[in-house]
Amino acid sequence: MTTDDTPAIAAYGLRKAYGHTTAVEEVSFSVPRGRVLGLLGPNGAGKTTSMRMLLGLASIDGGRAHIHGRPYAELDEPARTVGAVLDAGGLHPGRTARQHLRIAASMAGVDDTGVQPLLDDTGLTAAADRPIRTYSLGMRQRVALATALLGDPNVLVLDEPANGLDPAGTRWLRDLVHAFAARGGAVLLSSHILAEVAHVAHDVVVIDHGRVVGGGRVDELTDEHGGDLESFYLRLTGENAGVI
Ligand SMILES: Nc1ncnc2c1ncn2[C@@H]1O[C@H](COP(=O)(O)OP(=O)(O)OP(=O)(O)O)[C@@H](O)[C@H]1O
Repeated sequence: MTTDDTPAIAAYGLRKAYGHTTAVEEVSFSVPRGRVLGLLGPNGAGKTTSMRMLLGLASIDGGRAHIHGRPYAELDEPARTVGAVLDAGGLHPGRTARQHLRIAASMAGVDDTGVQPLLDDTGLTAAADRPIRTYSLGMRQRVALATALLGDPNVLVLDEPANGLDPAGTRWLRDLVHAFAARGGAVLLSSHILAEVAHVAHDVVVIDHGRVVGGGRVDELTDEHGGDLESFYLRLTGENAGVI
């Protein structure tokens, strides 16, 4: 049953192994409506795997992953509930952004009248009828973000959404995420750019070697750690720096 207290996004003791590699072990976090949670951690820490489990894209070996109190697969209207950016490299290179968004709208069962406004909002209108193979990384990232927003979701799961964005794009993304949360949406985003996370997220969870090693409210953590998240983050993960 969903109550007002049910988190929009929740992981309860998530566990995932690939062969002998434990990717995620006992990972728990939650994101209430109206909040932005930053998922931090070194390369290979388990951030993407946790997000993939939330979105039903990776099987779960232990624990539970819920959106509004239910596994993703049990949502009534997943495309209208959750928008995700996982891999901007997964776009078809021969399609234009407009074609990509129209096809994504059709697959999600949503009206494609939203495509042009999204192209405008993401600054892609001038390039909308060029093949995606001619796009820069930041432009592909904008297409991925536009796709995530197509169904007017109330939950966003964004893996490295600022990757490749220029300063104007980063500002635009920050404003978008803030406005989304201010309307009651919940956002889970991963990033390696700690200063950006400090600007955009209300709370953070730090994962290392598949386990949660710390977290808290960004305003409290930055106050406690001399004004930025870096010393907090490095204290938790610094000794283990390097790819797992
Ligand atoms: N499909 C897969 N098959 C085998 N191992 C995998 C697979 N996906 C992830 N892993 C392993 O699981 C661990 C966690 O990877 P994951 O991609 O979740 O990390 P991450 O925190 O997102 O890293 P990054 O910051 O580099 O994107 C790593 O050891 C990785 O090699």
